[in-house]
Amino acid sequence: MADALLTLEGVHTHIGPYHILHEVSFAVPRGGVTMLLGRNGAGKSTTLRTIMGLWKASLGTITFDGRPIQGLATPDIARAGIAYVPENMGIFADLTVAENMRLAATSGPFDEKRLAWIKELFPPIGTFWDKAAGTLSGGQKQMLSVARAIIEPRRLILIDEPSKGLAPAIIAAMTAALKELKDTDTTILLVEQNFAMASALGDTVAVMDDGRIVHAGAMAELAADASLQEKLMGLSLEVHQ
Ligand SMILES: Nc1ncnc2c1ncn2[C@@H]1O[C@H](COP(=O)(O)OP(=O)(O)OP(=O)(O)O)[C@@H](O)[C@H]1O
Repeated sequence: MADALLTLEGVHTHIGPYHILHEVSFAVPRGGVTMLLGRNGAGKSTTLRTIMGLWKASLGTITFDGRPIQGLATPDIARAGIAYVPENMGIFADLTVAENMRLAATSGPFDEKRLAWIKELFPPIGTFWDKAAGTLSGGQKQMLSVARAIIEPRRLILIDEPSKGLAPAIIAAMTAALKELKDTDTTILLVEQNFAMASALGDTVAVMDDGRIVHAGAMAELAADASLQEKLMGLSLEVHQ
């Protein structure tokens, strides 16, 4: 696809003896938000981990900005411009918010203007700057994990279920922040079960089931088609609101 920033073609992933991803192919268009949907255990997290090189693709090609990355080590994939917010958020509970942010800024001191923008995007980052990250609420930790991923400009951000376990008001705040991030030219690949968030943010969507891509297209089309949702995911996405 000409305007794709990331493309997976025929990707297979094995975890030990288990064959988890089967011929996964989809494209993430430049500058938009691509949703990766599917039931629990469908293979969404494994797909993100395979893109980051945390699991090695046993077959297939992953192309980022025209360059194959499937054989690279994770730090090299990160350096190429991909950030990853894992489901467990990957923050250091014993360190302060400031220290967590400092560790994420790998190329040197903070860009103060960018940090000010992030504090506007996620106010708890500024409010709890000197507090241990472990004392934050679930929503604040999730904000910190996304803030760490964007402290330096990245071309692509992979985010695994940022709404998981959060109250509706916090989900709305997270959705608004990701929308603003999207407006800054950052391409996002987002694993999400919350339909309000998926339909508010998604431009394109890929749906997985049993380690395979079972649907790819426009998010608005899937959002408007309850019977397609039912067919693809076994239940209407609306129940996840
Ligand atoms: N470390 C592992 N060892 C063995 N099997 C694994 C491992 N990690 C994931 N799997 C299996 O791979 C399949 C896909 O899991 P994955 O976590 O990618 O799904 P998911 O779509 O992200 O679901 P969820 O939303 O529940 O995290 C599942 O059957 C899971 O049991």
